[in-house]
Amino acid sequence: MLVYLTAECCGYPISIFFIVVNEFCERFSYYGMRAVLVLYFRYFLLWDDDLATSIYHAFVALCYLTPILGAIIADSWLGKFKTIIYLSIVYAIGQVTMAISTIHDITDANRDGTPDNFTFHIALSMLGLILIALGTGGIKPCVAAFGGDQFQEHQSRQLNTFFSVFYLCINAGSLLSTLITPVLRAQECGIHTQQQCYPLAFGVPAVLMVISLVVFIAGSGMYVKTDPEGNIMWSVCKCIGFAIKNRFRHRSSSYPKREHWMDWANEKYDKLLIAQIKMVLKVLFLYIPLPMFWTLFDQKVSICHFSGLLGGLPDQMQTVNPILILTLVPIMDRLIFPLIQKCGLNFSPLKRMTVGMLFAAMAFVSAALVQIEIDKTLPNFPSSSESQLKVVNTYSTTLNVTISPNEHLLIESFGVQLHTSKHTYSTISCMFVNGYTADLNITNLDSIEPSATTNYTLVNQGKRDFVLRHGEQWCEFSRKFGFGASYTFLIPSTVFSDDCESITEVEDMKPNSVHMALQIPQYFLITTGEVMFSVTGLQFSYSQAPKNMKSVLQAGWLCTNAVGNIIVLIVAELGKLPKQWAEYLLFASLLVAVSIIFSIMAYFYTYIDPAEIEAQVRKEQGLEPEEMEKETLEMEEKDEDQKNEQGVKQTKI
Ligand SMILES: NCC(=O)N[C@@H](CCC(N)=O)C(=O)O
Repeated sequence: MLVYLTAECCGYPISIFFIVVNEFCERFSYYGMRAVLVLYFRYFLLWDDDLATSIYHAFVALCYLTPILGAIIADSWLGKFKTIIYLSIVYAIGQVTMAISTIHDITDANRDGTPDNFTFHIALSMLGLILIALGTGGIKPCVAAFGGDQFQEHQSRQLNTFFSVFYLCINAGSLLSTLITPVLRAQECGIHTQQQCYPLAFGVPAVLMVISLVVFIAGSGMYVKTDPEGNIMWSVCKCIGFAIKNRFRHRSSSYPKREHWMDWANEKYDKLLIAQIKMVLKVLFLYIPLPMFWTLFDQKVSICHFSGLLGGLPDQMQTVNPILILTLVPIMDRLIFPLIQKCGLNFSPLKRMTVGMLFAAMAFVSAALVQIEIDKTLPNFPSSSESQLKVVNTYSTTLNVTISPNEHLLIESFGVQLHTSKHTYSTISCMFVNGYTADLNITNLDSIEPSATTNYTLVNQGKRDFVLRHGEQWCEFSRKFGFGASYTFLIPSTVFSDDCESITEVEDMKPNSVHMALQIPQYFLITTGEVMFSVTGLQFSYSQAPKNMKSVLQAGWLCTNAVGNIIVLIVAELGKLPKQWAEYLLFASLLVAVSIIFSIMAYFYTYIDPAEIEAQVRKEQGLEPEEMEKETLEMEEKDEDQKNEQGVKQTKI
């Protein structure tokens, strides 16, 4: 028996340290750039909201599709080590390109603070984003699988812990960068004019990507590197194609059935390759329902939209997820899972993933319940067959208004009757009605003519000061605004003689009265779901893959995320249900249905040890133990030469 003893610390290969630090820096780079990307689209490139979010989601989907490319390169051509290095270089170039594209001074010839040639900035940033997607997606399946490759057979417990630590590093990187890069963007910088500092916000992630690459290369001498066994993906495609063709050729019932449709490739292809393809296809089949989890997960940002009531910004809410991950992963690993095991329950990986999906569904039910509470505080909006009318009385006495022969409204002096204005619930809006006899100027608003109104204007939550001016006359007043509320201010003709005292405030829409604590359960539920689903999925994809297709299966796993994102895009295009809570319940029900289907599929899945199956097939192929030993010895010599070159401590037992 041959065992390699690589340099270890507390039972873990030391090389793992370089891999997790590399992952931390890379995720810092990725999430840091993502945290300011939509802001860059909206406020630098001046794109509208729809275009900015569509391009953003398309970019995220691309980042989770490119893993297929990375896996093919790694498993069929360069091997994981070289693929990570080359694609990290592409990634770093992409980040630098992106950072350069945000320097407004490059095209700001007239020095007015805005770029003069948007085409240049758009083209450069799109090039940067494509390179980033290629890099981040390309290395993603390789890094996780490469980390797994560092462990020996006797380190299976440590291998499982590695995937949890790996996930912790992802989220530590994401947490720090999501906190830091928006702050960097808020700084002012520039050569000719001082503007929001996008170059710094994108530049720091670029530097982190370079550090990530340097750290990975620094560990070079310590890694266990497996070379690809030829163009495996091409062989897999040819083998599957042949099996399908051969099955079709022998479709008549006179031909005896075969146990598996891939067995129709037996005539031409190696039994080992067929066995390996069967293992991969079995897992990929199991992944079919999984994108639904990511569809809900990636929509959690939309749940956050009413997070305004937390008094925080949606951007900052993005940090709740990594914070909870950093707390929940150790709790699950050290407490919950061992406890379940102690109770004699077999909480197998696929069961964990099913429970994870149910947690995510519960998060959406919780979001629906909170939404119902919020809806109760909203005014009744007119249906499609109704309309609403708002009448403002700026006259000095009560007026009687007849709308139709039988309907009368009594409107007090400076009172408002009936109102409709639908607006985003996490914002505050206000409108002014000028009852003064001349034009008025109000802080931050255009001037208003007599008897005219301003449009509803969004203002920030909290106490706000307003100054009203007409020529030399002015008065100042403050109001406290609650989130989700809407106000109309009626300005009487006496406004300057009584120091703004007579301004009447009408609350068109009540402030949000739903307590912020009601949101905590949904964050907790969705992140618990993520820990059970995603960390387990990562481990499962590694453990069930044959040695030469580890990256491919990791890519398959990541693709479930890409498809989930594409579904989000489609759902956004198809439109929404009239009631937000109904939409949340619909998604929750869909995920419950999908988890039931998945649990049935999982029930029929038999966990395998790919190495054992491969050894068995080799044996059946007639590779006698001596021959296998010879083959192993040859491999051993080859590996030993390679490791001696790398200076890795290696012992044969
Ligand atoms: N909390 C988000 C997170 O950890 N995301 C992972 C993606 C996991 C996956 N399978 O898609 C990340 O690597 O960014």
